[in-house]
Amino acid sequence: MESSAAVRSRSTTKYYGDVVALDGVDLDIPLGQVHGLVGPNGAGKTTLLGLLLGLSVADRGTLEILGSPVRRVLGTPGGVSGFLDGPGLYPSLTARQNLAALAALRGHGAHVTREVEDALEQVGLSDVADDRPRGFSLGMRQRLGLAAALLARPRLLVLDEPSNGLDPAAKRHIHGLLGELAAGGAAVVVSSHHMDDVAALCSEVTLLSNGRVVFSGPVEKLAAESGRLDYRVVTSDPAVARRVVGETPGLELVSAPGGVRAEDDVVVARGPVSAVDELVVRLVGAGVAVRGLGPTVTPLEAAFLALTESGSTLAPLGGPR
Ligand SMILES: Nc1ncnc2c1ncn2[C@@H]1O[C@H](COP(=O)(O)OP(=O)(O)OP(=O)(O)O)[C@@H](O)[C@H]1O
Repeated sequence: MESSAAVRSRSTTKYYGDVVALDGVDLDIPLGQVHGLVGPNGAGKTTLLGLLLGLSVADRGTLEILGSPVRRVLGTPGGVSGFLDGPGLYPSLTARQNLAALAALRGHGAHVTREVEDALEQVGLSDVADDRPRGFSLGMRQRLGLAAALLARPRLLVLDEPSNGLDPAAKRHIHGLLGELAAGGAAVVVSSHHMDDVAALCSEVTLLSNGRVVFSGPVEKLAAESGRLDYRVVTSDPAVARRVVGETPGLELVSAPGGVRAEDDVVVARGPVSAVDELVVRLVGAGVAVRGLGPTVTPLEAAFLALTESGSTLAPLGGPR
């Protein structure tokens, strides 16, 4: 029977010398979804993607990809494609020649021309197919790399920061393409530092911190972990607003908010949304007009900060804490 799991990882552990890059990672990624991998710098995202692509091997644990156990040898497992740190391209060949060379290497048969043209069209590069990638922008190189990965018709597509360098229209196009792949039954695993991209693209997300999984599940469930958010409140009378925030049960006045530019007319209040509702009622009752109100970061970003503690402490470079 064919497995419906794209990735099944149990206690996967990876060391680089003394550094524990992955520390007992348990992870299940089913086919048919775009799965986001997020976490602070050095959390282990690239290391995990490298294991999925067969670019390195785990030191401990078991890893199954597309239903088959990964052996402790290097090499991309069958049915998997993707790239880390930007795609490997031949700078002196045109975009079309790059793809044709790859297709030939992979032993594509008589339909190679059609497949190359389809891949170029899918990523929106047909118009520049005869240009060389050395003149391409970062976003164009990313798209050509994606075309190369698509040529392999992957059942598991692994991409490191695929939205890097893409303008908003290209990003939308590529997100749509990845969504279609997942709808067609493939699994797409993407790493990202951009929570808005994750929210737009992924149905499920895994949050890594210090080489460990601190959350894995639906994106909405992660957003719900945000708890108390900071709200930026713009009013007609900030002095009174500060006092009212202090008097509202469940709310706390944030005097030095992170990520919010200091503005005289802005007050930042921390608490649950029910307390913020009460604040608005009290402000209006006190004759203070509320001109603007909203969280300082999205619920997804807030959950990320809360679960990784990145909001207060930067992980030291070079190794997990
Ligand atoms: N080749 C390597 N040699 C030694 N240490 C490494 C190597 N690759 C990664 N590490 C270490 O392993 C840990 C995890 O790194 P990794 O690159 O997987 O994190 P990441 O989540 O992808 O980070 P970033 O968001 O900055 O790309 C870090 O402490 C890093 O310094």
